[in-house]
Amino acid sequence: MTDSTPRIGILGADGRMGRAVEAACEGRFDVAARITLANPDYESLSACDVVIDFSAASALVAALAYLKPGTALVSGTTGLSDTQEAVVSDAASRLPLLRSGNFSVGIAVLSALARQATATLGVGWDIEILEMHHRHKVDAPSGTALMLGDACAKGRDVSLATVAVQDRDGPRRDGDIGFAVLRGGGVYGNHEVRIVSESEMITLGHQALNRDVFAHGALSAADWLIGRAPGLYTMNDLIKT
Ligand SMILES: NC(=O)C1=CN([C@@H]2O[C@H](COP(=O)(O)OP(=O)(O)OC[C@H]3O[C@@H](n4cnc5c(N)ncnc54)[C@H](OP(=O)(O)O)[C@@H]3O)[C@@H](O)[C@H]2O)C=CC1
Ligand SMILES: O=C(O)C1=N[C@H](C(=O)O)C[C@H](O)C1
Repeated sequence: MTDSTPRIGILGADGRMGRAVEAACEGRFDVAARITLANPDYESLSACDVVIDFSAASALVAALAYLKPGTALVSGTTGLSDTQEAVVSDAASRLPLLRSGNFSVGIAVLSALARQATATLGVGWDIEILEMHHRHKVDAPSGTALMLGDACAKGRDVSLATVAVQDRDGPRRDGDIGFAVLRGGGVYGNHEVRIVSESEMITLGHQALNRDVFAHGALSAADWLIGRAPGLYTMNDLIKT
C-alpha cells in the first residue's frame, strides 16, 4: 500500500458480499472502515475516499449522514422502499453515487439486449422475467429482475410500475410484465427474460457463476467513481467510458 492507495469503507463487511469485496480489495484498496451490525462504527466512514455498500436498506440510509461531501459511494443493496429510494437519490446532490442492482458486465449487456428486443418486437409478444437466488435472499423480485423489467418497459415506452405483475393470481393481461421468483440452495443469481408470441419464444439469460463477479464489478466502479462530480451514475456510465 502507498499513500495514494484509495481508502475504502465496506458497509455490510461481514455479509456474503462484504466478505467477497474485502478479499478482492487485496493490493488495490486500503480497507479503512468495516461497518457491521455488531460494530456499526459509521464515524469511521468519514476517513474514506470511497464506500462500498452491500448491506441492508436501513444501513445504507443511516450511513449517508456520515459521508463527507465528495466521498464516492458505490451501492449494490437492493429492496429499498420508495421512501428510502428517494433519500438515497437525494444524496447524489453532494456525493458521486453509483448504484446498480447488479455489478456484472453480463447483466448490463443483457439489459441492453432486452430493451432492444422489446422495442423491436412491439405488441403481440408477452414478457416474463424469471429469477432464482440462494435460500437466504431477503428481497423479491431481485433488484436485477426489476432492472431487466425496467429495460423491457423502456423498450415499449411504458412505465414499469403500470405494467409489473409481481404476484399473479389471475389471468395475464395484454402488456403485463410478469415476474417469477425461485429461492433455494446456494444459487448466486440466475435471470431470464422470456419474450413469447403464439408461435415462438425468445429466452435471454444470465447466470452468475460466483460472487466475485459482483465484488470485482463494484471495485471497478469504485476506481472509476473516485474524484467524479456529485451525481447519480450507473454501470452504463462506467461501461461506455
Ligand atoms: N448489486 C449487486 O451486484 C449485488 C447486490 N446484492 C445485494 O447486496 C445486499 C447484501 O447481500 P448479501 O451480502 O448477500 O447479504 P448478507 O445478509 O450476507 O449481508 C448483509 C450484511 O449487512 C449487515 N447489516 C444489516 N444491517 C446492518 C446495519 N444496520 N449496519 C451494519 N451492517 C448491517 C448484515 O448483518 P447480519 O448478518 O448480522 O444481519 C450482513 O452481515 C442485498 O441487498 C443483495 O440483494 C448482492 C449481491 C450482488
Ligand atoms: O442477493 C443476492 O445474492 C443478489 N442480489 C442482487 C439482486 O437483487 O439482483 C444481484 C445478484 O443477483 C445477487
